[in-house]
Amino acid sequence: MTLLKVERLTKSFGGVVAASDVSLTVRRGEMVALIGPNGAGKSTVFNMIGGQLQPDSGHVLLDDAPITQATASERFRKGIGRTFQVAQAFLSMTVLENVQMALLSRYGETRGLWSPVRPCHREEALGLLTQVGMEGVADRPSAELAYGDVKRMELAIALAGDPKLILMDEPTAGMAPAERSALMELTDSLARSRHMGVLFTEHDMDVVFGHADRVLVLLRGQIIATGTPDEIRRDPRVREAYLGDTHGLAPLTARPA
Ligand SMILES: Nc1ncnc2c1ncn2[C@@H]1O[C@H](COP(=O)(O)OP(=O)(O)OP(=O)(O)O)[C@@H](O)[C@H]1O
Repeated sequence: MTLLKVERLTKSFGGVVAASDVSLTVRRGEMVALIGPNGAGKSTVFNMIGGQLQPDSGHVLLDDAPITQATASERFRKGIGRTFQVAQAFLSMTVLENVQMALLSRYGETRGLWSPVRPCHREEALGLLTQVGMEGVADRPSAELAYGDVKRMELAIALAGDPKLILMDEPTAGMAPAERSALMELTDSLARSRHMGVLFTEHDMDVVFGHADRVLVLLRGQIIATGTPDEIRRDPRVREAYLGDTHGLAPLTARPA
C-alpha cells in the first residue's frame, strides 16, 4: 500500500532548478534510498516532503491525503518523523527527557519554562528507548552519549510521533562502519515491525546497497533511475552520473548477505 506519494515536485532557487518534476512513492514497511552526487537536489526534495520548504509546484500526499500546504509541525502530527544529519536533540537533558519532550509535542502539550518534564509520559518514553536498545542509558545526560547512541536516541525521538513515515537525512554520516550497519539494521527492523515507510538520503553506498529495498537516483534535480539495489548498481546512467564524484559507486561488489 502506497504511504507517501510525491507528484511532480519542482523547486528553483533563482536560476538554479534544484528539483524538477520529482515523483516518487514509499510504501509501508519499505526502506527507500534517495541518492545522488553533491548538489543533486536530495535535501531540497527532503525539505519539500518534510514541510521545511514549499515547492513551486507539485503535490505531496500521505495516505492519499494532500499535505503539500501543511507546515512541518502539522506533518509531524500527521505522521512524518524526521532525523537530521546534525543531531537536533537537547544535549542538556537526559536521554529519557529528550524522548519525553517529543511525546509532549506529539500530544500537543506545553510545559511552563520551569515545570519539570520528568513525570510526563515516562513509561511510554522508556518503551520507545527499549525499542532502540537504549533503556539502560535513559537517565544519562545526552551530552555524554557516543555519536552512534545519539543517532539511536534521535530515532526514539522520531518514533515518539508514532510516525507512518520517517525521513532520515544521511543517518550514518560520521559513524564507524560497524555502527552504520547496526543503525540501519535497527531502522529496518523498526520499519517492518511498525509498518513504517523509511526514506533516507545517504552517501555511503554500502549502506544504500545493503539496506534499501529500492533506490532512487537524483541528478541535477531529476530522478534518472529507480530500481532495486542490484538494478541501480548495474545502470549505466547511474554509473556515469557518479563518475568523478568523491562518493562514487565503486566498489561494485555483491551486496553483503
Ligand atoms: N536555499 C538555497 N538557495 C539557493 N540555492 C540553493 C538553496 N538550497 C539548495 N540550493 C541549490 O540547489 C541545488 C541542490 O541542492 P541540494 O542541497 O538540494 O543538493 P543535495 O543533493 O542535497 O547536495 P549534498 O549532497 O551536497 O547535500 C544546488 O545547486 C544548491 O546550490
